[in-house]
Amino acid sequence: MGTESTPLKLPVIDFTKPELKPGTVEWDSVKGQVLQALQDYGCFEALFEKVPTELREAIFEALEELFDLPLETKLRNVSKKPFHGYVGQYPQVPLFESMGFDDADIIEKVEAQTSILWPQGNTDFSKTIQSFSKQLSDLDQMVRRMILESFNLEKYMDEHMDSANYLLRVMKYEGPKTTETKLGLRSHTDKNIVTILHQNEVEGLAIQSKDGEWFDIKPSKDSFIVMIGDSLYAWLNGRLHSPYHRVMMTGDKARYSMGLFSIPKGGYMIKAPEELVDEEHPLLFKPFDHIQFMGFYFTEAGQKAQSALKVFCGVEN
Ligand SMILES: O=C(O)CCC(=O)C(=O)O
Ligand SMILES: [Fe+2]
Repeated sequence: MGTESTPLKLPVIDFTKPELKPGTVEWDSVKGQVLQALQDYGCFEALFEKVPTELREAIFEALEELFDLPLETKLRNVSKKPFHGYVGQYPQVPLFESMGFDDADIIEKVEAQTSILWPQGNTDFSKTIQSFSKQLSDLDQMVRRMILESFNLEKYMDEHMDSANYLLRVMKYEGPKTTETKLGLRSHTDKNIVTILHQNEVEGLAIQSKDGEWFDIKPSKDSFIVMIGDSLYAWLNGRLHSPYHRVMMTGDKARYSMGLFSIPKGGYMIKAPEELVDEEHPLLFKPFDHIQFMGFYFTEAGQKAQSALKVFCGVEN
């Protein structure tokens, strides 16, 4: 795997206008930019002020507090779902640690998980995780609404919006303290619907373009990276791109990042709408349940596959 990559300026899309509501001229203009960026790159940089500066500062403090806990404490946060509880100490990616919060927009759920880490409770921590997730979920919903409108899929809007839960996964990548670049997180596509990433000032995220070139992403301190995952790629019968991405680390400083992941609920069948299947666009994937797909992804065959989605439910065309 090569480590060279070049800077690419992802499209920057402005979601800060107060009049950004469905049906307005502003909405349609942003919608057009969103569609173009997701077709070209599968991701873009979003300016979104609904998460205020104080909350952004608070979340990075919360992350430091969390990852500074003793390892035994962090290990108490186990989850039945792979990659949802504490992940770390992996020999293949020794710099990486992460912790997931299921239903991160719901305070009771966050509090229940927080109390595993801090048995006496930690109200500030829970509130920070929950309000950050809740505010950012508005951006996820705007983007998904714009995508459905762009493909004239309004009749599926309620079903689609109700089909997802939110996971907030927070991450720390230790600085490798060497001159060479070290792998922080290996190349993958996200398996969920939409991912929204935010990070501190330490860079490291790289995205692969459709023609296979790796690009370093240098988001501004206030922006968010919005990215398509495989579930949405499959549901849209391949209309939008879900990009490979990875994290490469250099230097001494730790990189803190977080992702808000909209994830299809278990039992919900992801099936491309008939409007998106025709002679020119034959069905790419058989209907599937996300939990079952994740079950496959974490098997040896799933981890080895170049595209776990294709192996799991791809249609031979
Ligand atoms: O840390 C990042 O910026 C990327 C993390 C990521 O790709 C993931 O959690 O799926
Ligand atoms: Fe990812």
